[in-house]
Amino acid sequence: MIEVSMFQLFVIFVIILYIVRRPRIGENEPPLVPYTIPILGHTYNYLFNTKKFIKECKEQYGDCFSIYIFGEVMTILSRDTLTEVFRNPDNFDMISATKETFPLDQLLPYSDDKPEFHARTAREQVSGKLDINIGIVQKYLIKGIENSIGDCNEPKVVYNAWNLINYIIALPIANVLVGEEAASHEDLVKALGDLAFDLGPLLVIPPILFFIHKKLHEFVLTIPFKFGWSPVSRHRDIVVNRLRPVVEKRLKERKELGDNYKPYNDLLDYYMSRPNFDNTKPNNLHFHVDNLFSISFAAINTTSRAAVDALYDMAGRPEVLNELYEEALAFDKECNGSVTLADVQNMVKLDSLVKESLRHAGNIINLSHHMVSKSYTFSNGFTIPEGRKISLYSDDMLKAKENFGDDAEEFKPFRFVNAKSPATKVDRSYIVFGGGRHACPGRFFAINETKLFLHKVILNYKISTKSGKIEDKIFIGPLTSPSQSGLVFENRVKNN
Ligand code: HEM
Repeated sequence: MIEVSMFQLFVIFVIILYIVRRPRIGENEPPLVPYTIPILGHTYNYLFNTKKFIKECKEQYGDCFSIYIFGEVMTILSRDTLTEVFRNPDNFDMISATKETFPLDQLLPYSDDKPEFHARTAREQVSGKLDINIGIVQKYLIKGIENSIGDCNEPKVVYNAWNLINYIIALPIANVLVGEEAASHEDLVKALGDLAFDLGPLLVIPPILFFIHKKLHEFVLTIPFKFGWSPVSRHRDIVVNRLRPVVEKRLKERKELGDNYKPYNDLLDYYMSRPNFDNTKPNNLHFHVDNLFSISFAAINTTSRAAVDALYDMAGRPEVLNELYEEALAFDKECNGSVTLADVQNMVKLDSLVKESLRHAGNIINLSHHMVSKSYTFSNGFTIPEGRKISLYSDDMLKAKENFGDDAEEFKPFRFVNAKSPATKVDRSYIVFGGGRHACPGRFFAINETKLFLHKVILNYKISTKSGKIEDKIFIGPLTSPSQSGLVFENRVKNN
């Protein structure tokens, strides 16, 4: 009898894998960058040497090329080909590409509302109501700063600043989403704020099981869900429990007041006015809470990231902070401590700093999409087949000399002061909020909350890095995370 050792089995498995997963490139496709190690392809360089590797690929193969990672071909797009993705939303789908590594529908199983619903909600109910809600945002930013940073008579050093800032940013957002009564509960604010931190790691787990089969990654990731555990369940329980009494109270008010009921300006009240709101149905509140989670996931972590990056960018540059302090003081004097939305929008130096900071977020490649038509031919003549995953070489686009000048690579905090190009403005090259039909609908809220947060912090504290240097971000594969080096807060009033 022939005996087969484990090693022989492994070799047979690898050979089959090699044959099955071999990249097949059709005619007229963007060039596939050559690689030496079969099966692994460019995976190592993609994960551990992204910046240099992708830059060299672009120099050699142009704006549009393919690499072979995790057992599949991925086409990397920059400049004109990147712009085409935003201009042709019917051909490129981000949701399906995201779901491969991040099973959002299984994490939020109660809601079957479509992404368009959340986009409209963010645009109309969150960004669209910012002028009404700016007072709430201001009130809770001040409260969050007092509670979380507080008195820094003695310099206070914060190491994981993103966590701290995330709670401050989450507080006003929670108030805007569910109203002041429900958001008075700290556990609810934490549940909404921490959601993305708890789910975020799923997004950055390298999908090594893709080497065997695409579906295997999702299958393994979601095994715990099948046994009733998911990273969302704990958060959902907290939010449902806190919202239930508020919902019942509002339903009672609606019944008693009839046409005289004065709607609250929060998202919860909007959900309650939808025809599919029915508190008598089991799990109906769970349905709306999962919708709330979709918005919180998109809103909180992203905004706090913008805020903490900008803080580090200022902290490493004392001369910039001084200039921003002068601007902040002038606005503060004029409005006696209570700024309006127009004031926030008119803080041009702060706006420029935030925009420059977002431009330097440092993510090399992101916003993967699937090409979902039969085939797609770019204006440069290259064609990609149905199902091809594409990713955007964002860092290259955001540092394009044609759009930002010869010094595009430099961090120039006041680059946009006279450019009539606010941080919310999406254009061909400034793609931090995506572009086209799906451009981020929450960006007006995000930028204004970030600016208002920074305005209050700049007025209250001198901020510096513990090292006295400009701190670098941390690379996680092609993506970045804020620095975790010490950030020092010192009371301003006393030290000036
Ligand atoms: C600085 C903070 C933020 C950044 C950097 C950011 C970035 C982005 C990006 C890159 C996209 C994809 C756009 C595309 O596909 O072209 C997006 C989509 C989206 N964002 Fe934001 N976002 C931020 C804040 C917010 C906030 C505060 C909200 C909610 C109030 C929000 C809600 C959404 C929604 C609902 C979408 C999906 C839009 C669609 O598919 O049509 N975002 N965001």
